[in-house]
Amino acid sequence: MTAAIIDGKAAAAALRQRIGARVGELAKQGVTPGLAVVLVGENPASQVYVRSKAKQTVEAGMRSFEHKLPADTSEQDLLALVGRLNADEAVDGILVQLPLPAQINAELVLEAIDPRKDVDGFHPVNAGRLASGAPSLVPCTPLGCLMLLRDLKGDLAGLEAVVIGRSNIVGKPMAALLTAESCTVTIAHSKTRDLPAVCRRADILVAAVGRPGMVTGDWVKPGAIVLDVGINRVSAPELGEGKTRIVGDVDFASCAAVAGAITPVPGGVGPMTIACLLANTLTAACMRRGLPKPVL
Ligand SMILES: NC(=O)C1=CN([C@@H]2O[C@H](COP(=O)(O)OP(=O)(O)OC[C@H]3O[C@@H](n4cnc5c(N)ncnc54)[C@H](OP(=O)(O)O)[C@@H]3O)[C@@H](O)[C@H]2O)C=CC1
Ligand SMILES: Nc1nc(=O)c2c([nH]1)NC[C@@H]1CN(c3ccc(C(=O)N[C@@H](CCC(=O)O)C(=O)O)cc3)C=[N+]21
Repeated sequence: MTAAIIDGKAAAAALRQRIGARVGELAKQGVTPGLAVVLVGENPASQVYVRSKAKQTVEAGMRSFEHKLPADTSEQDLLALVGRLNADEAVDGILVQLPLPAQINAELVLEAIDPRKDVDGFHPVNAGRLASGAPSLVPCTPLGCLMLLRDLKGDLAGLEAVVIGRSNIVGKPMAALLTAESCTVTIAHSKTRDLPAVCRRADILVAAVGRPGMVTGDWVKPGAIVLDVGINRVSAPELGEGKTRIVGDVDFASCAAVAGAITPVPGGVGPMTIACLLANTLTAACMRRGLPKPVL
């Protein structure tokens, strides 16, 4: 079998189009959603993401507020900024780019964000709501994965899902969403015994590990859907001296020969993450004003 390649870039563009249309309707009611992105330090990869978030926010008709702070910013100063953004009526969504420098306790900062403006869905209130099945702001990467799965498959009830990775930002919320879709969910991690055998049970296999090319074709059940969340920068001497490229956690060639459908890296889950950030900003803007949650 040769897998269908899931075009995350196209799906994200289509989602942004729908968001833009809804933002246009809100504008007639005098509402313009606003997203504040906070970047501490000069991590070059983070700078690229923050720039593309800001650009796409504006293209969707929303307001973008960028806050760039020096790498030696104190925890207290960052908490003060979050406090001001919480109080700012023009700001509907707040994203503090991770990772944060060592002198700052990230947990404390994420908990300081007003849960109604928590467009990353990382606040414990939103994590708790997701776990209990209550309406919440859902982390962007798992939300993007779920949208791709629904596009592909419609009803997911009864399917076997295996999520490799148990982080609070990807693995755990992904498993919670798949559970809510009535999948039978297994969460695998670094202590899992015989990971290849666990993965071979999966109709839906999500890799969120951070290890380039770890999942190989012999781990994949024929016809399965493989979602590759991994973003790993590796050296690429074939592109020239000192060049790098990004690869996923999935060995694309061997897995595509077995899977039914597979996301590439780049162009798979990554673009959906950013589009879902815009979707969450729109959702937050509506919910905060007592307007119905947009159906995107
Ligand atoms: N596409 C996108 O939009 C996004 C991509 N990412 C990417 O996704 C990947 C995962 O991110 P994140 O969840 O933050 O990473 P974390 O490092 O927080 O979590 C990694 C998880 O993988 C598990 N793991 C590590 N090694 C193995 C192994 N050998 N076998 C099985 N499991 C293993 C860890 O297990 P344990 O808990 O036991 O340590 C952990 O649960 C990264 O490549 C990251 O860059 C992240 C966010 C967004
Ligand atoms: N508070 C916070 N929220 C996040 O959501 C968050 C974060 N911090 N820190 C870093 C990770 C990583 N992340 C990505 C988003 C988009 C792509 C993406 O669009 N990737 C493109 C291209 C990437 C490239 O070419 O470099 C692709 O996969 O096609 C990747 C990774 C969000 N994260």
